[in-house]
Amino acid sequence: MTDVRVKICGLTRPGDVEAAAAAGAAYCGFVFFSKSPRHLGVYQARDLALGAPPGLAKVALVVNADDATLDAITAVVPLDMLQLHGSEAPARVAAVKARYGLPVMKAVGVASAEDLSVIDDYARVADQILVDAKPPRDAALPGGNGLAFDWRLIAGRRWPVPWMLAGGLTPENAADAVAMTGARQLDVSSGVEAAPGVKDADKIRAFVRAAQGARAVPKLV
Ligand SMILES: O=C(O)c1ccccc1N[C@@H]1O[C@H](COP(=O)(O)O)[C@@H](O)[C@H]1O
Repeated sequence: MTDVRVKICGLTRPGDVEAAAAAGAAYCGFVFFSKSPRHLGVYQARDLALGAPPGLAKVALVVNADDATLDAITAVVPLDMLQLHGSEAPARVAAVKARYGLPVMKAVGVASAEDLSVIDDYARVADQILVDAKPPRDAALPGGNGLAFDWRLIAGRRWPVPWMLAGGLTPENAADAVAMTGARQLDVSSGVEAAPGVKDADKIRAFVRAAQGARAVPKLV
């Protein structure tokens, strides 16, 4: 067993929160993005968040949200972290962190080695980095598309703040993802669903088990 921490994102029902907690997830994610099949209103999210046991960190995922939107979410939903999953610049990440006093995780989309260069800038202002697959040009969603990137791009890479790996993760590939990248945290959404927006408790359990049973292989240089 390893201490890989798992985030189950895009929960929509009380049973999803229970399943994530029972499986041993460290974080649960609530999506506030109207184009997503996982989108929640603030009162729905509040009810789910109130059902989360201590030890399961509650993360709000937003995409280029303005202050009014974030004010509305943070006023109603008890949260432990904000996940910025749009094209927020480093200055905006810093402003959100200062305004809300919550840890901020910035998502960075990766398709090629050049995409990794911005991570250092974000690592100066964000508490965590989420290294996700870059969405296809015509995608409706900037994440949650079930697509992976080439994990060899980040094999053995380290950054000065904690980071999570995301994008196309499943119970079947979670152990390989940890072994190839050395990630200590994984974030999954569509890979543990029965249908878009409908989480599957068996897949959640299998995912956490696979992630925590994985063995990171140190990169040989
Ligand atoms: O899940 C969504 O609907 C979503 C919407 C908008 C931005 C990000 C979204 N999800 C995040 O995308 C990654 C990868 O998801 P997947 O496992 O490939 O489906 C993950 O960080 C989700 O939090």
